[in-house]
Amino acid sequence: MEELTTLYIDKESHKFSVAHYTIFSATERERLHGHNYSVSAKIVAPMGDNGFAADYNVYKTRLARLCDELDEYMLLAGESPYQMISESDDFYRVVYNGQEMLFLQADTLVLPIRNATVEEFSRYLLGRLVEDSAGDDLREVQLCVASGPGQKGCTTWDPR
Ligand SMILES: Nc1nc2c(c(=O)[nH]1)N=C([C@H](O)[C@H](O)COP(=O)(O)OP(=O)(O)OP(=O)(O)O)CN2
Repeated sequence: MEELTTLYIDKESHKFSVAHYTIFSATERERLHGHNYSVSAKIVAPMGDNGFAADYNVYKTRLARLCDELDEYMLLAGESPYQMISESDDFYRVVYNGQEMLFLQADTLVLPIRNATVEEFSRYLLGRLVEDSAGDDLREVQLCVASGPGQKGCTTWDPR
């Protein structure tokens, strides 16, 4: 029977401060606002004979890089069924429920997500972490994104 172990990475430094709005329906969304989102991960890997599974510094570095990529941007959901995003000069032009919004492209990231929610951020970041870890011998990875204390969304990758 393979011996597995679980590594938890929950560093205060793994955070990204961004602006966003959550879309609740075709006609209802939040106003633009921001959060300091925090990111944590659970990694299940085989235990080696020397009592070592996987170097968590490798995953700390990868998570920090992913947080830095998003930090201090306006995040738009590029795959939302309710808003259309196009480029207009230096701006992204967003049309939602008959409203037009312009965001400087230099300040904005359009992510391959359906909504700017903790659950979609966790799905996106998990996909990036699993991609970055493609050569590693992992059994399960869960990544969580919290928008504040006591509220988070998590996504799990389990190829078993
Ligand atoms: N399933 C989800 N529901 C909501 C999300 C989300 O990402 N997934 N996000 C929001 C909003 O971003 C909203 O701004 C969160 O508001 P709130 O909970 O008030 O955030 P606070 O940090 O202010 O928490 P407090 O409990 O008010 O201190 C809404 N829903």
